[in-house]
Amino acid sequence: MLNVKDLHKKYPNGTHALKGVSFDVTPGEFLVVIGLSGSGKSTLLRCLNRLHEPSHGSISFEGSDITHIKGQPLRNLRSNIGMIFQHFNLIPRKTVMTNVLSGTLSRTGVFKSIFGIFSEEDREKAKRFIKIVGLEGKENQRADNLSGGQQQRVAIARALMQNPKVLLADEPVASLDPATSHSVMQYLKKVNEELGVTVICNLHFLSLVRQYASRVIALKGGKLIYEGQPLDIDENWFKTIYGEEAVEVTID
Ligand SMILES: Nc1ncnc2c1ncn2[C@@H]1O[C@H](COP(=O)(O)OP(=O)(O)OP(=O)(O)O)[C@@H](O)[C@H]1O
Repeated sequence: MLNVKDLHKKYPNGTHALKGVSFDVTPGEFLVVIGLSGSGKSTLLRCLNRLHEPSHGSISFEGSDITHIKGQPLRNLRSNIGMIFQHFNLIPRKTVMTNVLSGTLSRTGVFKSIFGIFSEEDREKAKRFIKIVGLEGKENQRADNLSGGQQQRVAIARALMQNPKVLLADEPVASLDPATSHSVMQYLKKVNEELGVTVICNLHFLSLVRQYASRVIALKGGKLIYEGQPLDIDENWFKTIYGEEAVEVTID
């Protein structure tokens, strides 16, 4: 579904954030990307939906080269590959419903969305996704009145409005407490299993990785150093990925 070959990303300031990363993603996977802070995880995700343009190498999505696409092909790609972020990026003073409906923006157009002109079909669809993320009954609550975990679930529902085939989750639980982190991960897993959306997610805690990932890749200094099953990350691999001094912290 996604084929990444010899991917490099050099930022204008000279930072070489990705140094020849290659891997494939198959439909239906729950792929987790791990690695120390600064290893290139966010850069990698942002190259996949072309928020960043790679400096070298190639990315193909469903057989088409997307490495340098622009204009309409890029807009099509962005609706196929949705994204959620660590800080949710909701419109705080708007309701859950309006936030979720704003996920249709690229199809609806800015004018219609400013005036709240959404079709009945979009509203039904938004209700369905709000229900899938467990927020039924909260449609008319303001986003900034919700807990962090609930806000991230609104962000998931908003991303689903574009019917994405892939959902990128850039450290989706990094701002949340342990119990809430599990809840958000469970909803991501539900979206993966019940809707068949392929998930690619950056995570810091290995205990979450073991519980939710179907496959893991690890980055170190911009290079891919591990690709395999979460349960195969033993003590030795842990130290290789995170360094000799690292101690595993579990999240219950
Ligand atoms: N916009 C940018 N301009 C210049 N350098 C950047 C930019 N974004 C990231 N970097 C640098 O690229 C490297 C990789 O950063 P990236 O954010 O991809 O890592 P990460 O593994 O996601 O880290 P974290 O877990 O802290 O989010 C780091 O050295 C970072 O400082």
